[in-house]
Amino acid sequence: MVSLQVDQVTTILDDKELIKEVSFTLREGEVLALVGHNGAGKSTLMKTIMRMLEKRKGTITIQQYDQDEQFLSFKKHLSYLPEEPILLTELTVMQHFQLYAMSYDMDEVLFNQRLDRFVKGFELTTKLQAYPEELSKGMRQKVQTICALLPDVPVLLIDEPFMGLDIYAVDYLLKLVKEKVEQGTSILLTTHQLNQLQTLADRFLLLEHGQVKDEGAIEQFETITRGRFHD
Ligand SMILES: Nc1ncnc2c1ncn2[C@@H]1O[C@H](COP(=O)(O)OP(=O)(O)OP(=O)(O)O)[C@@H](O)[C@H]1O
Repeated sequence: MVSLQVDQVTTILDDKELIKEVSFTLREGEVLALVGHNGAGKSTLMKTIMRMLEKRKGTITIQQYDQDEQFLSFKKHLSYLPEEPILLTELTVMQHFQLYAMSYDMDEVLFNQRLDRFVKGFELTTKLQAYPEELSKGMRQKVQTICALLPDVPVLLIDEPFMGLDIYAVDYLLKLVKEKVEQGTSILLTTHQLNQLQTLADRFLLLEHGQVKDEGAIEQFETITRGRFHD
């Protein structure tokens, strides 16, 4: 089953076409790596799927929900881990988690169980009553990561998730992401770390100047990159 369908999407900002007629599909339980040089448009594409940036053309659907026609339902089926944590200065760590649980109508028992597990796993047990500014950069990233992973949604967008995390947190995040995939979640992922691509992704989509330059099985991408490094 197709979870996410992006069809002929164009995003224009300040008269610049940052995304140009991009199309791809993401199937249930599939991990698609969005790859490309700095500035290729990876984050912009994710923000367009979130509708944090308005697309100029094209359609985006999650399952049967169209981004233009049924945005609230569309959004409830989508979760996002941004490149930089976006936390609210006046809410404690625990309040961020509660806000996410409410936004996604999470069952209370499930929320408490999952939160307990994630908070221990990411070593944040003593930080639940802290405000974001009392946290280190890595801790803020962990809070944002937990927020994104709390709800069960069919589509998860993950932008550079490993930057700034210690090796224990990276291992733990990999484990959680693999669990999500086994449960059928589809993931669109960007990372510049080739080893993480190899362990996680099934396919790749190569963006260049906002356009799809190439796509295929992840093994093919490894061959392409090896070829480039040897040039
Ligand atoms: N708010 C904005 N206003 C104008 N241009 C922007 C804005 N955000 C991004 N851009 C431009 O869009 C292009 C794509 O940026 P984007 O952040 O999507 O790249 P990326 O592939 O995610 O790069 P990186 O690998 O460095 O994270 C760049 O040329 C960038 O300068």
